[in-house]
Amino acid sequence: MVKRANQTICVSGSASVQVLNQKADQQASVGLFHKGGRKLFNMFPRLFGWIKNRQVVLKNVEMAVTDIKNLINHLKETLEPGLCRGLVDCFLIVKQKEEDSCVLDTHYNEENLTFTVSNLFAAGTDTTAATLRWGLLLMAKYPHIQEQVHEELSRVVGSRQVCVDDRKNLPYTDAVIHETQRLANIAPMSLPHQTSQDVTFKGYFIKKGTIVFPLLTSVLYDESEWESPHTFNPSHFLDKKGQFVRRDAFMPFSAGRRMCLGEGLAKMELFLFFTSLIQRFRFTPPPGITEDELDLTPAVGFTTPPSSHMLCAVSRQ
Ligand code: HEM
Repeated sequence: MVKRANQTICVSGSASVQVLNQKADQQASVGLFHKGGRKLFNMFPRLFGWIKNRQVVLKNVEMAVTDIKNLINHLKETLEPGLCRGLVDCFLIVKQKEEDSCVLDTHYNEENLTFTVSNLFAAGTDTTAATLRWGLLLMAKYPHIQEQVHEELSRVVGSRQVCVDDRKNLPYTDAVIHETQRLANIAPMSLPHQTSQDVTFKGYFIKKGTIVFPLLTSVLYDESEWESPHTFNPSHFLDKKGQFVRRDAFMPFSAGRRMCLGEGLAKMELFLFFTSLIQRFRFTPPPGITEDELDLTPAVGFTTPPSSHMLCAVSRQ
């Protein structure tokens, strides 16, 4: 849907996503995760008043911010400038330097530190966990695919711990993980952006300051890109010889200069967790439920996890 006005716009198609990401350069990513993850409020401010349990949401946000502040305070108290233990230490060291140099107009302040940490938690936990849950559900639903993954893992890795370097020798497994991400489509509307200048895109005039939602669904399920966009088909990422192939329309991390900052970390986590689980367990529906009965309708949310399921993890050892 593209609506011509100084308001919300949803953009379809891979080309659209790319062009908008370039054209609306220096887009201020509208702070979806700012203020501790009040996602829906940021996305549809008028709806927030109708959200049931909104006091609970606000309370949870407040508690999360308090936890993060406590964490930062602890790191501050134990900070040793010569020893950088991670992001918060680096931030605090630069902040101190800027304060010492009397820099006034700085981004290195308490609020930015709190919400940077909060953004990383918000962006980095639910996303990877939801994708992994999709992966296990799909394995339980399609046991023949699960067995092929397990066979490849046994043949290539054996019983030792999988490491990142193994990925290049596991084309089928890699294809299954990519296909899981494609079909799971956990961030269907990506994050909202805002045009920093007037843009004319495919004949549509988009005014400076317009909020733009790149619809990743339109790319991940694009019928001109995928042989069977609505089914779980690892062959989307395999050539005739069974080798892994990258696909330009694989865009679960969005595109452009503000695409997911955690893509590398997320891919590594998904690969290591997924393979380690399949190495050790067989995932099946619970007794009395057939594979066909496992429902792939996603749950409602800003990210789209699978709906709640009970699965059995049967040890392979
Ligand atoms: C399966 C896992 C993940 C998926 C599918 C995913 C997807 C996305 C998407 C679609 C965006 C919006 C990009 C845009 O605005 O155009 C995004 C942004 C972001 N992601 Fe991820 N993400 C994942 C995991 C992670 C992890 C593990 C981290 C870090 C710990 C992370 C950190 C971020 C950050 C910081 C942003 C905002 C980037 C910016 O605005 O410049 N993500 N992610």
